[in-house]
Amino acid sequence: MGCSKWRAALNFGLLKVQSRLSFFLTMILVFTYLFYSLNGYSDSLPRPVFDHRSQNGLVLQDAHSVELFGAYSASPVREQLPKSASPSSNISIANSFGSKKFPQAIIIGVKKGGTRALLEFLRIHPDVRAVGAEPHFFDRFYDKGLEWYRNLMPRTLEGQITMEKTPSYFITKEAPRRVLSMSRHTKLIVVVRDPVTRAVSDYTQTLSKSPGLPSFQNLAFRNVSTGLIDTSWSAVRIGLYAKHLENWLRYFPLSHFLFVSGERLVTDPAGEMGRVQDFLGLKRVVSDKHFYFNQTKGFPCLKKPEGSSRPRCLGKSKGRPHPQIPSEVLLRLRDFYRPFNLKFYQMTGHNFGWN
Ligand SMILES: Nc1ncnc2c1ncn2[C@@H]1O[C@H](COP(=O)(O)OS(=O)(=O)O)[C@@H](OP(=O)(O)O)[C@H]1O
Repeated sequence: MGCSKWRAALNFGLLKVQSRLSFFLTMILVFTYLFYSLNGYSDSLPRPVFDHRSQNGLVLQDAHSVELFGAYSASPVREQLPKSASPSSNISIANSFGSKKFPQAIIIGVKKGGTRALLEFLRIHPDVRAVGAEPHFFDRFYDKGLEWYRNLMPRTLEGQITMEKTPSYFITKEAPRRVLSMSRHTKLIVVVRDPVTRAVSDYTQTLSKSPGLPSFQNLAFRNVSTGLIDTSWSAVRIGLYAKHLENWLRYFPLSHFLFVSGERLVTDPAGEMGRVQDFLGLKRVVSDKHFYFNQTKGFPCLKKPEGSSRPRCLGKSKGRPHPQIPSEVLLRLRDFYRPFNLKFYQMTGHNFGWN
């Protein structure tokens, strides 16, 4: 009897201890949950998300790749970072490689001379880093200031050359003075091409954008019957190379210039690239082995352009067929340019053989 009383008392005590224990355990759980929730550590609670990639991690495709790949999209194409790369670490790594410098060499002209081909050929060189798009700093955006310009430049390591190309600099009156005030050591490259074919190329480009454009001869002549040339038409005016060069020579000595033949850049790209690399003080890395002649395009193309392992030609806007221009119009224009060409040959000490 006494024994069963003891057993009942013991059972009752155990029950009490059990219920207290479970009460305490529940309380610990509740407090732990509340503690983490209030401190914002709970993964189960929704949190605001700020995606750094939308600010810093997206890579914009620049205009040069559009020209190079021949595809055009009105809005910039965005490429996502690889999933494995943490956006913030990518930024700091990218920032720690090299520094942004003003270009030591600029391709200043001429429009439709072959400036894009030259820049893309140069970009294969490991010691050349260049802006893809045309910055137009010394003609259109000068009021944005030199720091804005420098910021457009890619980062370079010790020994690498920074470059850009904007063909309209050659015909911009203020450009030489402005370039000089950035650095009097700037090397200047001018790709020149027969001014008559250059004018037709220029016209072809405008025609592709405005199909209703008057005929070439209507624009080229002030008076068709007298054959008076309209020098106010930019397609004609750009070809007066001697006149534009005179303006540049007021600020820079001739030794700062390299004149690249637009014709030879097509027929002998490696030869012309040899001259360019020497002028820039670069090792002759870009050579015959980098080019092949694409029969369909009718132009030399790159076996391995910068950032790609596949052969590439320039885009459709480079090397497009020209409209047929009456031969007497071309002859008249050739006569018009002759004295300017001869003057240009004298000034540069180089006969480009356009006559
Ligand atoms: N390798 C290669 N591939 C394609 N095109 C080549 C090449 N080398 C030189 N060219 C000639 O470059 C001409 C265009 O010149 P630019 O690049 O200076 O034009 S632009 O001023 O930047 O619009 C372009 O003029 P068009 O033929 O009238 O289209 C070409 O003749």
